[in-house]
Amino acid sequence: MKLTLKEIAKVVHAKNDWSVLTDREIPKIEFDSRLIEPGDLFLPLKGVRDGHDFIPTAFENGAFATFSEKKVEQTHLLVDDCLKAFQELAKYYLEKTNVEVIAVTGSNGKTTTKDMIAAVLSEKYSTYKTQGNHNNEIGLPYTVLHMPDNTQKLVLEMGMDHPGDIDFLSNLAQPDLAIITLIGEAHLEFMGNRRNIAKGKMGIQAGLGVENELIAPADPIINEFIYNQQKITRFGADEDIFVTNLVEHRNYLSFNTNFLNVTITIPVPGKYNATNAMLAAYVGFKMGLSEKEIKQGLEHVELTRNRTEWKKAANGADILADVYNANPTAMRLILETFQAIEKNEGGRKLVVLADMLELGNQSAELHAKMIESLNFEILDKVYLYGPMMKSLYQVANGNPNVSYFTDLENLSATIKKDLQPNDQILFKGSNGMKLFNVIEDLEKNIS
Ligand SMILES: N#Cc1c(NC(=O)c2cc(S(=O)(=O)N3CCOCC3)c(Cl)cc2Cl)sc2c1CCN(Cc1ccc(O)cc1)C2
Repeated sequence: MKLTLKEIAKVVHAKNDWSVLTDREIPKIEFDSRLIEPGDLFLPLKGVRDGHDFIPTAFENGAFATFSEKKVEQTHLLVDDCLKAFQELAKYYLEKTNVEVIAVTGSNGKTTTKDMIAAVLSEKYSTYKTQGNHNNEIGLPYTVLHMPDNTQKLVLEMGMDHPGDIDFLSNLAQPDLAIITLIGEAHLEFMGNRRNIAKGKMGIQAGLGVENELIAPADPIINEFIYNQQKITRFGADEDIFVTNLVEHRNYLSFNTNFLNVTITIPVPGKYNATNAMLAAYVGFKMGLSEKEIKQGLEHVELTRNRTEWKKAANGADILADVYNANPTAMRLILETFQAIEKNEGGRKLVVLADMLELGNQSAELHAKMIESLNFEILDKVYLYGPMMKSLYQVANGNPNVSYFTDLENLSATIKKDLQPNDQILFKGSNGMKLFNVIEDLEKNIS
């Protein structure tokens, strides 16, 4: 990141006297104190705990300064709202670096499409993209402020939990090109219905200049929400841009499009991926890449592993596996999301929580604190796994729907026995707890 502490203080209107601050460049900004390295700036956010509690830890890890909403003894930038300051700084940084921004949203496929667009543009430009699930009001500014110096193209994924989320992210990012992949295929969560999802996604017009372009599905559900005079390119059969000659092979696809003269091959199966790849090819085409560069970019795409997505158990039950960010806040957020989704007809809601690793001397307290995020009016069963989750089990006060496991085999066998076809089950915990082994087992065979 090419910003000095004094410049940052000025941009965020720090309330303390920043004229004494140095012109020293800040390597990066982190909100997880465990990621702080010497010279960094710490950003205390209100997660399950108030990030201000971790300012000492950040300085033990080498932080040079910290944002803060209250006076502290350490070198700090005093602001009213740390998150707002962070977002304001990201918006400033985008303007300062003048990087070209491509924004991608959609109910599913947005992560794959983001990965494919980045793969194509990387053939010609220095390109950076959203990492993991950093697609919300914290993750997007984090992505902006973590892009390498001299990045030319920035591919930003925009996630939506609530109405207005996308408008906010679009106003922050001011995209030069925007893509909406699909509308309302996933669970409706906090949005209510497909029309609201369409309206929410169309919020991507908020920061899109009228001289820029929106690429959107032919689905008429979005038509009533077009309010910007920008150019709109619709995709789908016989629309402005579309796939032709799609051939599905066991683990790759080949297809043509109506705007290129080459056959594209992508190293992934699934018809929907042809559409995602076609969108990426079109972005490359609009940004002046040759057909050869587009073809090569898509042939070498690296897809983000294990996206937070819905899977199916062999018996038909719905599995939500969230393998990202095993920290207390992420666990709370995914529990809120999971509990907000309606149960399947005649089905139950089950949750599997495994240890969050590397939480140091606060670990037992932070695991126990998850009790505040469990709504036993909604959840039918809670399975806890790992030595730290014992702290949560102990505060569950013998609730008959809460069980505790110390070994993976026993956990897996119990879930296989309990899980019913109409159930929904959430898995959340650090990768090191190997819950993906249980998930793979459920996907393969339930008996
Ligand atoms: N609450 C809390 C904590 C963290 N929360 C987060 O990193 C965090 C993650 C998320 S997130 O949901 O993971 N995420 C961020 C990126 O975009 C996608 C969504 C969010 Cl939205 C907000 C926060 Cl504040 S990280 C962290 C804690 C509390 C403990 N910390 C380590 C620690 C342990 C012991 C100590 O003595 C000192 C520090 C690490």
